[in-house]
Amino acid sequence: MLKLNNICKTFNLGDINEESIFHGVSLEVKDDDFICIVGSNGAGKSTLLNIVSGKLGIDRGSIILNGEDITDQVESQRCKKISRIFQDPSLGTVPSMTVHENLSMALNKGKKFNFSLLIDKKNESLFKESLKILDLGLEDKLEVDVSKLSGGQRQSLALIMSALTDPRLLLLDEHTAALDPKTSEIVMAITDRIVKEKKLATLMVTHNIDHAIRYGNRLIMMHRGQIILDVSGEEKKNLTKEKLLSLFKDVSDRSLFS
Ligand SMILES: Nc1ncnc2c1ncn2[C@@H]1O[C@H](COP(=O)(O)OP(=O)(O)OP(=O)(O)O)[C@@H](O)[C@H]1O
Repeated sequence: MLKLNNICKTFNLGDINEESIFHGVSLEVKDDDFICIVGSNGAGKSTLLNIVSGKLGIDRGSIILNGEDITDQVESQRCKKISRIFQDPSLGTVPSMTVHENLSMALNKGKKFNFSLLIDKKNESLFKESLKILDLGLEDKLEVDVSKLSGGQRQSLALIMSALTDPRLLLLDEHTAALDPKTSEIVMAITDRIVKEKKLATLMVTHNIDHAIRYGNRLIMMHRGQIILDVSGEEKKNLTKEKLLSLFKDVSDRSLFS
């Protein structure tokens, strides 16, 4: 479904701050892949998501989504096909707008802005049905401003919003990192349910090793702009925290000398 072919990316080319991050990274994501992405700070995890979402362009290589070459498409052209949720709950929703308005905005993503679309009540039952699966009572808060919701409720709303237009790919960038442990568990369980129900191919960056082990069918580890580990199937199911940490030590030690 998604193919990254030989991606090269250098920041601040020709500048004193020049930093070459990717030198020919390739990755193939299948339709039913839920991939957890782990790795050290500065490994390039968010940059990878920025490249897939179109927030950042690349210097060389190509990006193919369901057979379509999207390499030269900007973020706004990709946003109907690719949804993204960030660490900061306020980035995925508009706090000054109501739950209903946020959902209307998400449903009309990619369409020309028209205020009447935001207040159109015809999708109310669709919104209520979608919110019900969260089991957070948000279906009774359609007219409440999002700024009045908790961080967990906002991230859950962002998840519903991101799946509303049936994207082909979901990008989760440490989307539970700003939540307390209990809420983070709830949001992860909701994430897993939505990913499975909507059959979304998903790339999830996380520093939470427990989540990386428990969720998804595949795990990749990044280090210094390289994918140094890619496990799936039984191998992923059998991963333990200790095994993953020791694999990380092995492969990062090896990459220091390669
Ligand atoms: N827009 C940018 N301009 C310049 N350098 C950047 C930019 N974005 C990322 N970088 C650099 O690229 C490298 C990788 O950053 P990135 O944010 O992708 O790492 P990460 O793996 O997500 O790290 P963390 O786990 O700490 O969030 C870092 O050295 C960072 O400073």
